[in-house]
Amino acid sequence: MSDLDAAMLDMGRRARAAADALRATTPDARTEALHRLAEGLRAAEAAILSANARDVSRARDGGLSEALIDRLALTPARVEGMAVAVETIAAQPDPVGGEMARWTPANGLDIARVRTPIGVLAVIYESRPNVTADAAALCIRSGNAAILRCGSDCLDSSRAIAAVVTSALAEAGLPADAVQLVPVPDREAVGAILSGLDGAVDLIIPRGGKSLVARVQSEAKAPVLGHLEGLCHTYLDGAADLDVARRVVLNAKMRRVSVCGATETLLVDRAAADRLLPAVAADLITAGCELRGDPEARALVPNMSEATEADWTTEYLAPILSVRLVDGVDGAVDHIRRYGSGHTEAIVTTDEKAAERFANGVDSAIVLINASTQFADGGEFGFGGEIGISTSKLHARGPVGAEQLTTYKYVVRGQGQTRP
Ligand SMILES: NC(=O)C1=CN([C@@H]2O[C@H](COP(=O)(O)OP(=O)(O)OC[C@H]3O[C@@H](n4cnc5c(N)ncnc54)[C@H](OP(=O)(O)O)[C@@H]3O)[C@@H](O)[C@H]2O)C=CC1
Ligand SMILES: N[C@@H](CCC(=O)OP(=O)(O)O)C(=O)O
Repeated sequence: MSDLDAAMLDMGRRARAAADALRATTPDARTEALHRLAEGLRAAEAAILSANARDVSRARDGGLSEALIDRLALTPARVEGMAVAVETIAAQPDPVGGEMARWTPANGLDIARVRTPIGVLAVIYESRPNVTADAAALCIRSGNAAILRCGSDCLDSSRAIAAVVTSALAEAGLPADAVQLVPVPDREAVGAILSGLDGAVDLIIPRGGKSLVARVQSEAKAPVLGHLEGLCHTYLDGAADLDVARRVVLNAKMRRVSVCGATETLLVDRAAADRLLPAVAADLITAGCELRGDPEARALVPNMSEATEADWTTEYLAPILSVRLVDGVDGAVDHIRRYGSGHTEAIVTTDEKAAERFANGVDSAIVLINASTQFADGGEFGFGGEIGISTSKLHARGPVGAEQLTTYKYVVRGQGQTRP
């Protein structure tokens, strides 16, 4: 066994012990840890920014694209944003022990379904340092122990943030091993996590693109809650309001092109394409977006290049948008079923029936009506932060906050009943 495998197994054992210890902690202690974490992030701003500067400089030297540098880079405002997210999570109701339902069947037993932590969560995520703080905070709020494996480009920043997490846990009297960061960039550690660390990992949460997906699918030995690529669509229905369509599409594509909730394909109802597409396309082109369309779309917008089959399956994470004309809601739903990744889709329409048909027909984690796909975000949903956007069908879908990181058990109270 390699030294790294042995270290990972030890991390798993310590995480399991911490998860057991966390079950005995109070909501107040967890809230206290979150407040200490928020204060600690502010106090450690200089150390976090200087670690981040090292990460950014290494990433630039290694040729990382500017969109990915934007994800990686921290500023004083972004550190403050992390602290505020942790405070928002601290202010949320603690989900652990919450009663989801309670009833008494004919046998007279008092049955309660009660929220419990899942146990040990292993989160593998991209080089975005705020995820280290968000994931740590959500795991603390939900009483789970966490093993965090950040993207290799943000290791220095994440180490600085994880040091603050460890201190906050200790100051609040919680086990310091409740949140552990894998301290090395080797991908061998990802393999170890996927092996389940000798049964220590209850749930693997992979957050990333195709290469990670492929590895998780072939190697994972513990349950997986996938937070995978966002091939998101916006559909302009024949009954769309033009002003709303222009605002929503521009934001869905261009607000931040590198996030998983960015729209990658625009679908337009053939019946109204000549009314809608030229102005929507002009806004995008002015904002610096490259358009790739099918022949009918290109006939309406001269400076649009030709889309190939590969464009319908590509998550650009860049200022590029594929455009296709479809036959109404049914055509849009067919396209999304065939090419979507189950993340987020939007319809723009003034026709409530069309909106309802779209919402029922599309089976993605999030369906928006007359709003931008970029709202796919735990903070925007009021969760304070997010582990990510679950693209799995079980056990949680869409933005995953503290409540979604719990499972449940039944607590059954009797008065000496025996079963006949
Ligand atoms: N649904 C959601 O919530 C989210 C989805 N995403 C998706 O993530 C993708 C973009 O992120 P990107 O930075 O490219 O993510 P990557 O998939 O490249 O990286 C994510 C993490 O997976 C690791 N990883 C990737 N491939 C492998 C492999 N073969 N073996 C072991 N570890 C691996 C990376 O490690 P290393 O650093 O060593 O490469 C990193 O820790 C997009 O598809 C986006 O939609 C992003 C954020 C949230
Ligand atoms: N949902 C959040 C983050 C999305 C996300 O994680 O994107 P990214 O890590 O940049 O691919 C947001 O929209 O800011």
